[in-house]
Amino acid sequence: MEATVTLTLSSSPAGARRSPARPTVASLHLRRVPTLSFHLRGAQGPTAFRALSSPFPVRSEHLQLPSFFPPRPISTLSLFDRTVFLPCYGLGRPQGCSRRRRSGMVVRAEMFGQLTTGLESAWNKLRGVDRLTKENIAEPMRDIRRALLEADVSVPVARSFIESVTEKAIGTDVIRGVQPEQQLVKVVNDELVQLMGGEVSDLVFAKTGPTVILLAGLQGVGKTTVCAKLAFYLKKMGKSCMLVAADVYRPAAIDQLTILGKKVGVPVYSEGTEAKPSEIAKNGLKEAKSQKTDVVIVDTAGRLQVDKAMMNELKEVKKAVKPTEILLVVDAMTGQEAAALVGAFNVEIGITGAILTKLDGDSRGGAALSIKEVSGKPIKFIGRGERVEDLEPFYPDRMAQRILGMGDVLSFVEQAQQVMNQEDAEELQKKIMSAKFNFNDFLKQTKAIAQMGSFSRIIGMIPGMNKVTPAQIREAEKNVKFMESMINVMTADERERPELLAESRERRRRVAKDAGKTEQQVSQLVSQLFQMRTRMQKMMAGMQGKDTPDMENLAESIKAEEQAAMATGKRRRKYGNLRQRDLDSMRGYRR
Ligand SMILES: Nc1nc2c(ncn2[C@@H]2O[C@H](COP(=O)(O)OP(=O)(O)OP(=O)(O)O)[C@@H](O)[C@H]2O)c(=O)[nH]1
Repeated sequence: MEATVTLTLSSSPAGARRSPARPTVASLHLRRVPTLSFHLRGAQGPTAFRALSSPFPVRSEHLQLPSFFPPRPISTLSLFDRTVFLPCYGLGRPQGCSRRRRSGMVVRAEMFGQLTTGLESAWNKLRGVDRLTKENIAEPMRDIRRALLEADVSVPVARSFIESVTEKAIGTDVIRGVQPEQQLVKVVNDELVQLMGGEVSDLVFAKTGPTVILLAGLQGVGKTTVCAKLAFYLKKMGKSCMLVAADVYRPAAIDQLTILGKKVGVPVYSEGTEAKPSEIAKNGLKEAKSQKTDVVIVDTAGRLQVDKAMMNELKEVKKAVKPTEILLVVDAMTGQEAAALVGAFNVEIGITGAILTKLDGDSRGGAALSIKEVSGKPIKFIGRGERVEDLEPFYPDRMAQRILGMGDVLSFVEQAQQVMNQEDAEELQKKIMSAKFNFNDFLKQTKAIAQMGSFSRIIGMIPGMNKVTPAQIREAEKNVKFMESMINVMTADERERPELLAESRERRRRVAKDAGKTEQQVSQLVSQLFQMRTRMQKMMAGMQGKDTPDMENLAESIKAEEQAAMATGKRRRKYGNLRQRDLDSMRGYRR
């Protein structure tokens, strides 16, 4: 289903009253997401969303982003029909982050991290000015230029970007209630989107017969892996695929492709290493036609550098199979060289686009920013990991949001939808509403999150979470593993009904012994589950409109509950570390 929905992020009514200058946050486009509205609850405190208060136009009211975020690090993304609770337990408080930031010690966990930091210093220099002028944006512009060059964007691209931003920023009328720095964020955002190609560039399919995708690229950039990733992606779209092994110089490449083909469940056509690549490709296409395959993906040999033999061979393959798409696979870590390479291949053989791999290992982002501008060819996909699932269409607008530290909510939503099936989501929703969320549900959630990729990758998609340090991410991962180790030794009954553990010290002692943990740690886990129940139930009620979610009140009530829950010594002795309110909620459940 293809639907384009405009979302508006806005602060809660209470937040808007307190800070009328920034009620509107951003508008984003939602594609291929069948759900029309969703709510986002993030962690990390109000300051984390500062970057979001840029002057994007208000279009509709599908998304309400409260200006307050729970002081406790629960991150909840809830679509009306799907809910994902991010197990970010143990992530640090925002104060910790800002302290580090002031001392310049923040380590970014995500791609474009370096550029995001550089841009932030540019906005900071505009604090206190009442309008953008040629004089007062000169220094921020120098910062932006430096940030682009450090991100490995080529000098001419950086220069024309700065010229264009300067011209537009000075020419922008002052908008009431919008800070000049926010105005500049908006101009930079628009220019970044343009720089990266503006619109998303979809794959083109042949009108009749199989679509042929020819993959080219230097050695080791990830072509063979991309073959499998693309096949996996296309299969999810309902297309049948065949892989053709036309890399005859590296014998292991054929085996690698065969193994990957098996993994994603698509046939691999090969003729060993003796035949000519153009012949193999031609015969592969014939075979695909006879099997009525929708898409044929041809893997070709890579060389250490661009040479005549390589280009000639590609030209022959091109002539033999007349591809619908010729995609050059380039390694993001090679920065502006990748952009130059796309240009060179385009001149030589005429390509239709690029696939940028290994973005997960690149914190600079120069290649993503330069390819379109340097070569005139769009990036069609990005690879962000070694797994077959780690290929995504390239959305210039989402990338720009990420560069500006706004996260990528839409990619997060799409990926969450892929790992959560509808029935599970509905079941979970029911359980949350009736306060029956149990340890099995917790495990299901952590499994779904793990399927979406690494913690650092997921967290990078959530607005405001880009300031989470790798150490905090590692800590969160460790916490989840720690919790899982205790859940794994529980009996099926205990997982299903955590009340059994709350009621019985014996059971908690047994779990502690079997998991090699202390009784206090097991008690804490049980206590955390009851706290989660209460919060999730409140949030879900709010999201479903049963009770308008005033996040500030929720935070207050959580705080009050926590204070009230300081168990008396007597209760503590009786129930280990279980808190009063957990016991209360447990009783409520039994009633
Ligand atoms: N981290 C990361 N690694 C990747 C990505 N794509 C590919 N790789 C890894 O890069 C290495 C090389 O990938 P291949 O697919 O063998 O590269 P190739 O271009 O086919 O190599 P040749 O056939 O020698 O030209 C493998 O270890 C892949 O797992 C990515 O997006 N991220």
